[in-house]
Amino acid sequence: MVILSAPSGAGKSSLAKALTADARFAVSVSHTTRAARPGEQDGVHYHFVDPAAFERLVAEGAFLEHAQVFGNRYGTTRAAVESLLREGRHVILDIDWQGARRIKALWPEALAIFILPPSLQALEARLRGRGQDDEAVIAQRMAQAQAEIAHAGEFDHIIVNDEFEEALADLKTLIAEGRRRRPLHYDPGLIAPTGA
Ligand SMILES: Nc1ncnc2c1ncn2[C@@H]1O[C@H](COP(=O)(O)OP(=O)(O)OP(=O)(O)O)[C@@H](O)[C@H]1O
Ligand SMILES: Nc1nc2c(ncn2[C@@H]2O[C@H](COP(=O)(O)O)[C@@H](O)[C@H]2O)c(=O)[nH]1
Repeated sequence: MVILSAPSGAGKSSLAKALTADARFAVSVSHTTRAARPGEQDGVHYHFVDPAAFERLVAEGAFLEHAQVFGNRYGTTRAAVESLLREGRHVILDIDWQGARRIKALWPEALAIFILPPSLQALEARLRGRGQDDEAVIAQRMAQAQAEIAHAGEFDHIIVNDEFEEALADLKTLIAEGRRRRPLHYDPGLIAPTGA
């Protein structure tokens, strides 16, 4: 279990995707109430649901963790993680610091890594360069960035994603070292039921 968190635009999704070039790794597909961006596919990038459906899943205890981020709700279902574990894959969670804190409480063995941008200017340039969010969304995410970065110290490791290939190499090294210390194999039965 590898948790990747970062302020929006720092590059965690790009790093997570690059890791999945190794078929042993897979990114858990979260549920969200956010609208799909152009090119995003339901069931691939997220399970896109309306607020009522999300609330039903909360009530059913379907989520290992869920949080409100940038005015939308996001959550990791037990089913999403279990299906990957059953396939024998190493699970990557691309989640915010609130979710990371919850998953670490459930699985202290999970490797939690915080991705930092080289600067706030670079972060803003990346959000704009991605070309998928309007000005209001970019302003909201930049306004939250420093508050999110304040949680970086809660993570096992911090990687600065300046040169992408270097950051990816650092990430692979940390995962390999983590695996030597603690194999990334978990019994799905260990997943504790939780509604929060
Ligand atoms: N090292 C890098 N140098 C320059 N651009 C980068 C680097 N890493 C990622 N990017 C670019 O920055 C943009 C944001 O990356 P990405 O979508 O992976 O961020 P994110 O942290 O997952 O954001 P979000 O939390 O909003 O999903 C993308 O256009 C990506 O191609
Ligand atoms: N706590 C959780 N946070 C999640 C989950 N899925 C994504 N996220 C985080 O939300 C923000 C915004 O994502 P975006 O796709 O709208 O840019 C980002 O920090 C993600 O890591 C989740 O299941 N739980």
